[in-house]
Amino acid sequence: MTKHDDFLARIAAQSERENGTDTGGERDLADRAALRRVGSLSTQLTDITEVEYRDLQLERVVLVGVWSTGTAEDAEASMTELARLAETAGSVVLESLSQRRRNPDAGTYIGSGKVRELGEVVEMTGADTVICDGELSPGQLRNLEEQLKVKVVDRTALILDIFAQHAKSKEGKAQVELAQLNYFLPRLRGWGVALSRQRGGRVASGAGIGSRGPGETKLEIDRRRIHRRIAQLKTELAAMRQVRDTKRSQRRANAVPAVAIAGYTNAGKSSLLNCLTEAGVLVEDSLFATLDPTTRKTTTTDGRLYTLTDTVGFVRHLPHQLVESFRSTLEEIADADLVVHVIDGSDAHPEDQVVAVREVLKEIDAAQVPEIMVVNKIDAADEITLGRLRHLLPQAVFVSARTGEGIAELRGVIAGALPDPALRIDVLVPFHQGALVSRVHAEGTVLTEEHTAEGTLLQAKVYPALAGALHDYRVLAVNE
Ligand SMILES: Nc1nc2c(ncn2[C@@H]2O[C@H](COP(=O)(O)OP(=O)(O)OP(=O)(O)O)[C@@H](O)[C@H]2O)c(=O)[nH]1
Ligand SMILES: [Mg+2]
Repeated sequence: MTKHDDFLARIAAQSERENGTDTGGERDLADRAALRRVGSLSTQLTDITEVEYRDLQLERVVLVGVWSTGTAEDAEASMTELARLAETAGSVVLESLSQRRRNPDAGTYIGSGKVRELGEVVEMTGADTVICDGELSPGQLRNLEEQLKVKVVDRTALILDIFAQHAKSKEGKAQVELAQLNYFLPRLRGWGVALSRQRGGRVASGAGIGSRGPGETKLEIDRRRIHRRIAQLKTELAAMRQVRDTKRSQRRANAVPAVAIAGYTNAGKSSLLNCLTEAGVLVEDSLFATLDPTTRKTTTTDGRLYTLTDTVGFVRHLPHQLVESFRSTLEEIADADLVVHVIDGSDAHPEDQVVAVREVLKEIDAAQVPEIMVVNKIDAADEITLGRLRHLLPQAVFVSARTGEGIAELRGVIAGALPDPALRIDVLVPFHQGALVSRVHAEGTVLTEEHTAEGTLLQAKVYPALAGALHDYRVLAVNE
């Protein structure tokens, strides 16, 4: 069973199980799969029967891009990243082509002459898939496929596929599925064509939207099924979001400052979290290794508690469907007191990554959160790039999560940038309230401690919640 079939089967099974309505489910799927495989009939039948869930079993791929702005080097960097993404998704890149054009062709993305050339490359290399560097319209994808006779996917579908492969938690999986469905919905093959053809006759004869029944095409059934699944996923995500919100507001109530680690994918965000907190989070030389945020408590060198959250990485043109569905996860960043923006110093163009990350931060309303720039991987970076970055980002901290260089300095910079809501208290805690003394030690900073006949005399800095609990035991400080 291909991933495509599997994906459809999952949706069908789910909607039937949960809604108790059979829309032709299994039989439908089998029919569709059968039709898909009758190669000689496919041109005739595709536009009304084939659902365009992309089967992204990408094996042997040819990449193609349109280079419309920027330098040749930028264009090359973009194609290199596309290759990296393709490999992360599990494919072998056979060839990479790009065309210089003012704008992508409205019909075929690259120019029609280039399509022929690309066709030759596909044939020569024996590729089974072409990946385009952009988000293509359903029409562009279909035209290219018809002319090239191989599967054509765009960058957005590729990134969605990587996310689908990497999603682990229930929330992550639901978020990715929602993004995929929103991407696929307008790309149900032949959607426009099939409907207008079918509706044409009926509208002309006085019927219209809402009056279709028995003549309904499979495509519409698929579409309804997807809509239902989207609604269901949204409900599930809303419930999970509540849990996340509650956790976050608990942290807020305890006035523990929150720091979010954000940055380009593979910049070393998880490595930094591990380095700063011994979190043991998965670190991988792979794009989008982290999808689920991990939060760990840690303390500054002067003993103040704060949380550090590792988040999903960003990429140039992060598909908006993903930004939308990952919104609750990304709110961890927008809601933080401080963003640690990690930059991969060993990348050829870290500046471009910074621009891409800032764009996403803006999109998720996190642009106003105070930010510390951290250039990571200085052990592997070349001096020229580092020099450029030092000049460009004079405030940045330069570190290596691998060697530990600069980490102590980073801790200091984080500590300095954290809000300090702690209150100075002077209390005399009776012995029977020993638990409160323990809490001051655990949650606050003890300045002086003295055991007297009446209890423990403490001078300390604590967060407001604990200060409230100690309210009854306040004493006037000698020097006040
Ligand atoms: N040389 C070097 N490699 C590093 C350093 N920090 C991280 N890496 C490597 O960079 C790769 C990515 O690290 P991660 O910590 O997984 O990066 P990430 O930003 O969490 O990546 P995603 O979760 O995929 O977005 C891994 O192979 C790490 O070993 C560093 O300071 N120096
Ligand atoms: Mg990570």
